[in-house]
Amino acid sequence: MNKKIIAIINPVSAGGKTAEVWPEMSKHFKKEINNFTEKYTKEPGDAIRIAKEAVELNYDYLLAVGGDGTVNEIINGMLLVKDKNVNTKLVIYAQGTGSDLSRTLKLPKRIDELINLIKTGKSKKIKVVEANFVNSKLEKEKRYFLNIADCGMGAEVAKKLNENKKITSGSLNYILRIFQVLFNYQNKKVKIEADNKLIYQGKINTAVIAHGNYFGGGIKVAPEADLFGDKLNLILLKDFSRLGIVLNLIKGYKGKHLSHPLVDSYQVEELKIMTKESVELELDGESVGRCNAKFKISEREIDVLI
Ligand SMILES: Nc1ncnc2c1ncn2[C@@H]1O[C@H](COP(=O)(O)OP(=O)(O)OP(=O)(O)O)[C@@H](O)[C@H]1O
Repeated sequence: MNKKIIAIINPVSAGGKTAEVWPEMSKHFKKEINNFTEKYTKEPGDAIRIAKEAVELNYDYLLAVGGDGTVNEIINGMLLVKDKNVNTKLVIYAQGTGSDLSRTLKLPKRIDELINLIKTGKSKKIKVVEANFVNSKLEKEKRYFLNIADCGMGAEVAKKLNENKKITSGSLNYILRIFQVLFNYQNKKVKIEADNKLIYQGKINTAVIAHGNYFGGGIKVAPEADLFGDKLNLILLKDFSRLGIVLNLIKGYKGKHLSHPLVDSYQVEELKIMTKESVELELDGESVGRCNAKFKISEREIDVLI
């Protein structure tokens, strides 16, 4: 194959397992693809810089080797290139703790299948979601995401996961952290406007802003969200008690929670979450700052191999 491909590897993803397994995996790619370059990230934010450079150098494919956070940094780097039509296509090789975006996209887990996908070059464009919020340095920030953002308890869980070493490489990490956060968590008072109308005022456990379907390492929180569509699916987990969250968690993994009276689902074009309380915000599993925040589907797109 004569396409130019660069892999960006996050060695600390999946609790560090990626650093161990990638050297062996990389041999398969190098055997099948002549023009194959690889770059390891050295610190958070590195994938943003490497991805921007890869687009500027006209790589045909950018292979993300890591979890949702790595993919998030990569798309943000790709979109730093102002040209609306980025020619570099994104390939995702899920090696994360949760890897919820790949779960929505049903991407191949086997290397031979992924290499075949690269050879076919079959891709689909996904509009990214633009989030405007206040970051942890209390500065205004704009950042894109592909999969899901949330304000509230879900974001506190993401923060705990980001701050602490992963206990295992899989979804069990999320379950353990959910119980840890739930123990002390107080629901938050918010006001939510969607498409310029006030749609909710009151307490929430979590407000989920979904483009993809899964978060939290396999919770099908937004079964009706469409990653290829033009709408955001807002899922409000309202004033749930702690016990209520625990009892409905299994339903959540199956995507069967929408009929619960404390769950609302809205299809919207843009929305604004306002609060006087300190409410955590996460995008694609990355703890990035606080709500108040605004969200909308952007005109910018990422071409993803699928
Ligand atoms: N070399 C590095 N050293 C330390 N941190 C890094 C490095 N490269 C990237 N990071 C950070 O690692 C974090 C976790 O990455 P990522 O989300 O891809 O893995 P994960 O948490 O295991 O997967 P998931 O988000 O799917 O659960 C990100 O916040 C990213 O900024």
